[in-house]
Formats: sequence, structure tokens, C-alpha cells
Amino acid sequence: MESEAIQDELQSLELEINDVQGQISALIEHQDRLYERKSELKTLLKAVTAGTPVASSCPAVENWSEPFEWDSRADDIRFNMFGISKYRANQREIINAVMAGRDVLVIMAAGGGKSLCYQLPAILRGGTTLVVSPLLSLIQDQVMGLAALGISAYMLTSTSGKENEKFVYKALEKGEDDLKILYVTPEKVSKSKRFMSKLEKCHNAGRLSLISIDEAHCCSQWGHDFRPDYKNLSILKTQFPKVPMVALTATATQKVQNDLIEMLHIPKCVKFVSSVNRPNLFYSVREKSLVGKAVVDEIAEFIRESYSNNESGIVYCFSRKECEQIAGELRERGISADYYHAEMDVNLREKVHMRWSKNKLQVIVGTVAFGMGINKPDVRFVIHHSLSKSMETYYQESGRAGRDGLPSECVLFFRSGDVPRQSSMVFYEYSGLQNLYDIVRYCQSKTKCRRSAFFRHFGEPSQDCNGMCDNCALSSEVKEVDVSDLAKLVVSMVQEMQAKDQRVTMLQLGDKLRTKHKDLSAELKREEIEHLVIKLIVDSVLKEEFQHTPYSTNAYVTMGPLANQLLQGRKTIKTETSSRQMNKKSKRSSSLSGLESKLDELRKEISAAHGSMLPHTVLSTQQIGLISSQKPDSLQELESIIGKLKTDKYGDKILKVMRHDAVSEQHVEDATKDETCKRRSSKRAKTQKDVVLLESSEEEEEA
Ligand SMILES: Nc1ncnc2c1ncn2[C@@H]1O[C@H](COP(=O)(O)OP(=O)(O)OP(=O)(O)O)[C@@H](O)[C@H]1O
Ligand SMILES: [Mg+2]
Repeated sequence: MESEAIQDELQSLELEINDVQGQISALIEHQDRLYERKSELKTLLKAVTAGTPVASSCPAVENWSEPFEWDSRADDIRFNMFGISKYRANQREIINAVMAGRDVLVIMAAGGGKSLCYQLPAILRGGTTLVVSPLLSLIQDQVMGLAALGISAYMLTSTSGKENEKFVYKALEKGEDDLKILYVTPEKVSKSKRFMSKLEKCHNAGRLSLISIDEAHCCSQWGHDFRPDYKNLSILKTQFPKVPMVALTATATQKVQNDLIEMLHIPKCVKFVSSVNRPNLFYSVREKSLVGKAVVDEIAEFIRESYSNNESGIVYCFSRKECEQIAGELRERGISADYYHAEMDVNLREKVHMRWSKNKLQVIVGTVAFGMGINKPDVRFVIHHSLSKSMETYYQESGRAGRDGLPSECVLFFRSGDVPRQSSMVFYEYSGLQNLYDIVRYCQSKTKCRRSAFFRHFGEPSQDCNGMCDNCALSSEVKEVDVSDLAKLVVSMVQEMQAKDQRVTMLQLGDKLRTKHKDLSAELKREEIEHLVIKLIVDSVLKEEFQHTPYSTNAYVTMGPLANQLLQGRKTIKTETSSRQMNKKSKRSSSLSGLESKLDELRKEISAAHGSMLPHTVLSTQQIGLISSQKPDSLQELESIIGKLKTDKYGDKILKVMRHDAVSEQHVEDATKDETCKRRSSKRAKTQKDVVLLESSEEEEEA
């Protein structure tokens, strides 16, 4: 008996030691990330306090904005060949640095105009420019676009055919034919010896004039889209040290930037970092209801209501199956939509992409495979049916909207239940879970400016959002609720189950909690418990653990490093509730009443006059509803509905519309009253003639 008890105790100690070991390594990893973040923020703080503009490009020593001898030729090519009237921020300086033979690193927002930064120098410098780009669709897009401008651009890819390959190899070797720009995938560089030997010949003849690495974030394993073949691109600088290299990307944190510079061997490169800000994009997060097809109904209504003139849009879904399902359900609701994912036959995919590019299809419902380099400039909305796996991925996918600079919208439908299926996909990636939890925080916040989350993530000083996100634009009373007691219940339940060596998923946890605490289940909906569990995970009170099964990976909830702090009352948990959700629930039917349609007209006028504002950032549909129902008749009262910012800006115009409407309502009322009286008196006259009135209802008497 004695030895058995000792055995048991030894065993449970063993278990506990392993568990503590796990927690220690998790905390050490967590600490590493905190140190990293700390050094990023210190750099950022230095930049902010020194007042150096974010777009501070190169060391003060070189001034790339001064005149250069190639200016007039560059302007001529930009205007007459590319049809571009003026440079965007940093473009000219980047081109000058490339022309001066420097290695250059370009961090520029999605749609910012990075392609021009290597395409224009390719023309100016003569010889051949090699462009490495990760995606066939992206390469095709660019080669077709350049060929249409009469620029001799070719590609060497798996689909480019024998003839084309022969021409390109001969041009590389002999240099007789005009080969201005050659696009290849990174595989070509890392796998084809034949290609590299031809490139060598071109270089030795002094005709390799520039190397460009587009979507360069793929080099870094800390980037959100790492491609192993990009790792071998370092041979380019080794083999052709004198040929200037320009690496470009839209999404690169400080860490990824340093990684790129090292990987590509361009330590002395000039760095141009433009702001990641996309001022014309309106970001919003909506609650994703689980009731039946409510989400698709809401998406369809959103598209019909705001984009009824066939404006192009993208809906991103988590899986291939969901893509096909959502595309079908949107079509059932009258939206011209089709799906796009990696399992489709390449030609079918191309066809869908082409139809959408030519506006024959309004909405593409795609997975992340509908990815980089989607260059359609007039995408008016990007909707995420589920959250992306990281802030960077979301920035890039939502960044496909509004590349022409016009107002566009990025809507993310979020529900906590979507988190485990993402986490079980990314947990093994380096900082995969932390990246995911960052975007979960972005979705859960009902107060923080959405734009500021991007600035923080990319280590950039914050800029004004101009009301171009839901948390800034829609004033709503957000209350903080202390849910520590409920959180303790949840955590103790996890603790009990863990002690019995039972595993529990988030869903099972919610069900067990409601069964065990009947009183709770009355007021607590499933989503709210899920929301709390995810918040506890994101706050490291609970932790996700994963177990592979032959068919899938299950995400289980276990005690996190800060669980005891909560249980011992040293930590509180607060969640935000906002009136905005209630407004949405009390959403009126789509037909607007008289006053509402006048306010709708007013917001459209203001947005058109303002240029870069969307109608519903002037006044949201909810705010129009509130104004129409509450009928404020002073700026004071109006301010309590739409906040100070908007009252100052539009208050007078709104009250004017209301007064005008009240007057015309009065006229209409009088006229209707007259009309009713006339109708009733003629009706009564008629009735008296024919029959004795058997009884007169109160109402009749009244009239
Ligand atoms: N100076 C400019 N003025 C007006 N339009 C421009 C200018 N430079 C580029 N463009 C246009 O902006 C659009 C986006 O350019 P480009 O594809 O180079 O963006 P990008 O920075 O590569 O975006 P992404 O990060 O998504 O790849 C293109 O249609 C391009 O023709
Ligand atoms: Mg690009």
C-alpha cells in the first residue's frame, strides 16, 4: 500500500513537473517576444520623439530628391509610356537611388505603386532587368500590362512554353533582341542551372542592369507568407555583386525588414519606408451571427444596399468548401458571384479571375489563394467571412480594396468560434498563435481605432483615422463589464477537468458550464461564453493546446500561465459591451422613411463633396435611424446621438433637413387629414342615402 501511494505521488509529481516545464518554456518564449516588441517600440519612440517622419527613407547623407541628369528622360517615360502624370510619395526618390546604382529596400503600402519603382528604371537603364515574383498570376498581370504599353517584357515560368523559352535564352546569351524586363519565379533561380548559366552570360556581357525582388516579405520566415524558394535568392547578390538590387514589399515589420536585408545580402541598401496607411479604406468589424444564413443575408444586403451598381468586391472565406457554399448562396440572393480557390483547375480559375477583372462578375469569393498581386484598381469592398490568421495577412487581403485611391470598405465578420479552427492551422508556425491573437484583439475591441492597430503592428507612429473606421465613426456607448467572477468559474472548471486529465474544447467547455450552472445559461448565450473563453486565452489566463488526429487537429483549452493570478484574485477580466450591437439588432427594414431617406441623401451629398469619405462614415445607417426616431431639435441633443465630431461638422445641415422635413410632414399631415375628412364625409353621405346607419363606431363619430 505504502509503495503504491508513493508511486502515485511520484507519477502526479512527474506530470506536474512536465506541466510546469511547459509553462516555463511558454513564458520564456513569451518573454522573448516581449523583448522583441520592446526594442521595436524603443526604435519607434526614438523616431517619434526625434520627429523624423515615418517615411524617413535613407540616411540624411544622401538626398534622393535633388535633380538628377536622368530626370527629363524619366519624366518622359513616366508620362508618355506609363501614362502616369505625377509620382506618388517616394517613387521618384526610389527610382533615383536605383538609377544611382544603389541597393534599395522599399516598404510601401499595398497599391502604393511599387511596380513603377523597378519598371521605369528598367527602361531607363538599358540592358535587361530581372524581376523575381512569387505568383504566376502576378507575373502574367505585369507582363501583359507592360506588353500592352509596348515594353518588351517576357516571363520564364512553367506555363511560358518552349518557343518563348528559346527566345529568352537566346536574348540573354546573345543580347541581340530587345529584352527589357524578364520575370521569373524564385524556383527558376533556385532550381534551373540552365537559366542561371544564361543569366551569367548576360551579366558577363554587362547587360544585366537591375534585379528586382517583388513581394520580398516572402524571404522571411517571420513574414506572413514565407516561401522557402525565396531563401535561395541570396545567390543573386553573391553571383552579381555589382548589379543593383531593389527589394519591395507592402508588409514588413522591423524584424522582417532586417531579415530581408540579411537574406538578400544588401546590408548597405537605402531603405524607403512609406506609411502603411490606406486613408481611403473604411475598416469595420461586425458580429458574425450563427443563426442560419444570417451572415450571408447580411453580406448580400450590404452589397445590394451599398454597391448596387455592380461595383467589384472580394469575399474571403476560410476554406474551399465555404467559398463554394457562400458563392452559391450569394447567387441565390441575386448577387453575381463565383468562387476561386487553389483546388480548382488552373484554367477555370483563370476564367473566373478574368471575368471578375472585366466586371462580368461582381464578387469573387476566394480563399487566401486569391492572393497577392490582385491588381484590379477599382475593388470597392473586401469582406472577410472569417478572420484572417494575422494582422499582416489581413492588411494585405483587405489592401486589395481601393488601389485606385477611391473610398472603399473592408468588413470583417468575427465570431469567437472561428478562432480554434485558425489556431489549429497556425500553432506550429513561429509566433503563429501570437499573430493570430493580435488580430483577435483587433476584432474584439469596440473602442480602439482599427487603423491604429495596423500602425502599432507595423511599428509606425499613429496617424489620424479621419473617422474611417467603425470604432471612430460610429459613436456608441461602450461599457466595460467586470466578468472576473464568471471568468473564475470558467477557469476553475478547466482546472478540475485538467486534474482529472480530461481534455475539453472551447465548445464543450461552454456546454459544460451551462449545464453545471443552470442559472447562468438563462442569460448567457453560447457566443458570450465563447467570447469570454477566447478573451481568457488571448490574455494568457487560459491556453490552447493541440492534438493531431488522423483527420484533423483539435484545439483544447488548458490552464494558462496567468490562471492562478485570476483565481487568487490578483487579476480582473473586463469585457466591452457596446450599444452598437443593439442598434444593429433593432435594424429597421431596408426601406427608409421620409426623413431617413432625406438624411441618406444628405450623407451622400456630403461624402461626394468631401471626396474621400464614404456616405456611412458621414452618418451610419444606425445613426440615421436614431436621429429619425429621436428627432433631436438642437445641436446638444444631436451630439448625444452622433457625438461631438460629427455634430460640429454636419450638425447644422442635419437640423436643417429635419426642420424642412417637419414642415413638409405637417403639410402632408394636414393634406391627409383633409383628404380623410372628405373621404369619410362622402362615405357617410353615401351610407345615409342607402341604409340607416346601424351603429356608429367611436372613430367615425370622432372624424
Ligand atoms: N504615381 C502614380 N500615379 C497614379 N497611379 C499609379 C502611380 N503609380 C502606380 N500607380 C497605379 O497604382 C496601381 C497599383 O500599383 P502597383 O501594382 O505597383 O502597386 P503595388 O505597390 O505593387 O501594390 P501591391 O503591394 O498590392 O503589390 C496600379 O494600377 C498602378 O498603375
Ligand atoms: Mg505589387
